Amino acid sequence: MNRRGLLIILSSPSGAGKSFHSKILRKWDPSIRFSVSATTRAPRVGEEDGVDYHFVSTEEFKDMVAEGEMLEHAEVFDNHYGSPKAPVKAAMGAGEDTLFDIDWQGGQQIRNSSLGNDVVSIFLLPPSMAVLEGRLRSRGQDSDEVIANRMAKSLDEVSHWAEYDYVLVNDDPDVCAQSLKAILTAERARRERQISLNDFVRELQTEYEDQT
Ligand SMILES: Nc1nc2c(ncn2[C@@H]2O[C@H](COP(=O)(O)OP(=O)(O)O)[C@@H](O)[C@H]2O)c(=O)[nH]1
Ligand SMILES: Nc1ncnc2c1ncn2[C@@H]1O[C@H](COP(=O)(O)OP(=O)(O)O)[C@@H](O)[C@H]1O
Repeated sequence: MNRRGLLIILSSPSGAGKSFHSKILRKWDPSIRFSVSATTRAPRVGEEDGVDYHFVSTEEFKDMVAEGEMLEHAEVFDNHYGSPKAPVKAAMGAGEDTLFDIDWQGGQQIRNSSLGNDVVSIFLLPPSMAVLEGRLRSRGQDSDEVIANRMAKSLDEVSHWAEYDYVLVNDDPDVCAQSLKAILTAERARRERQISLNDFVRELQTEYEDQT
C-alpha cells in the first residue's frame, strides 16, 4: 500500500529563513511538492506568479474561501494568505509530501483539521532579534516601514513555538538544513513503519480468524 503524503509545515517569524530552507529541501528531494499559497500581497521583485504565490485580488481571494477551496487561510501583515486544497489532496493521494511555508494560524488550522494526523510541523527561530532584522534588510525586498511592521509582529509568531513538533534555531544554514533533512528522513521512516505494522497486525488477525 502506498503511504499517504506528509504535510510538512514550516513556520517562523518573517525573515528567519523559511523560503531559504524550503528551497534547499526541495532541491534535496524534488518529489516534495511546495504548496503555492494564494495571497493578496503585491509580488516582490523576482517572484513569479504560480511559482512563489498565486497573486490574486481581495475579491478573488474571498471567492476562493467562499467556494471552500482553501485548506486554511489567515490574515498576516494586513494581507490575506491561504493554501489551496486541491493540490494538497492530489499530492497526498499520490503518496507525495507537501511543504507549507505558512504562519502559526495556518499551522493551527491544518493541525486541527481532519488531516492533523498527517502533519509534521517545524518552527524556525532566528539566532537573535538583531540577526532577524539584519536578514530582513539584507533580503533587500521590503521598505523600512514593512520591515518595522514585521519586526513588531515577530514575537507574536515566536510565541507559538511550543505548538510545533520540532523547533530549530536557524543560525548556521548548513546545520539547520541537515537537521531539517534528518527530521524528514525520520518522519518518513516512521510513517512507512506504521503502514507495514498496520498490514502485519491485519495479517495476524486474519490468521487467528482462519484458525478459529
Ligand atoms: N496562514 C498562511 N500563512 C501564509 C501563507 N502563505 C504565506 N504565509 C505566511 O505569511 C507571512 C508573510 O509571508 P510573505 O509576505 O511571503 O513574507 P516572508 O515570510 O517575509 O517571506 C509568512 O509568515 C508566511 O509564512 C498561507 O497560505 N497561509
Ligand atoms: N542561516 C542563515 N544564515 C544567513 N542568512 C540566512 C539564513 N537563513 C536565511 N538567510 C537569509 O535571510 C533572508 C531571509 O530569509 P527568508 O528565507 O526569505 O525568510 P522567510 O521566508 O522566513 O521570511 C534571506 O536573504 C535568506 O537568504
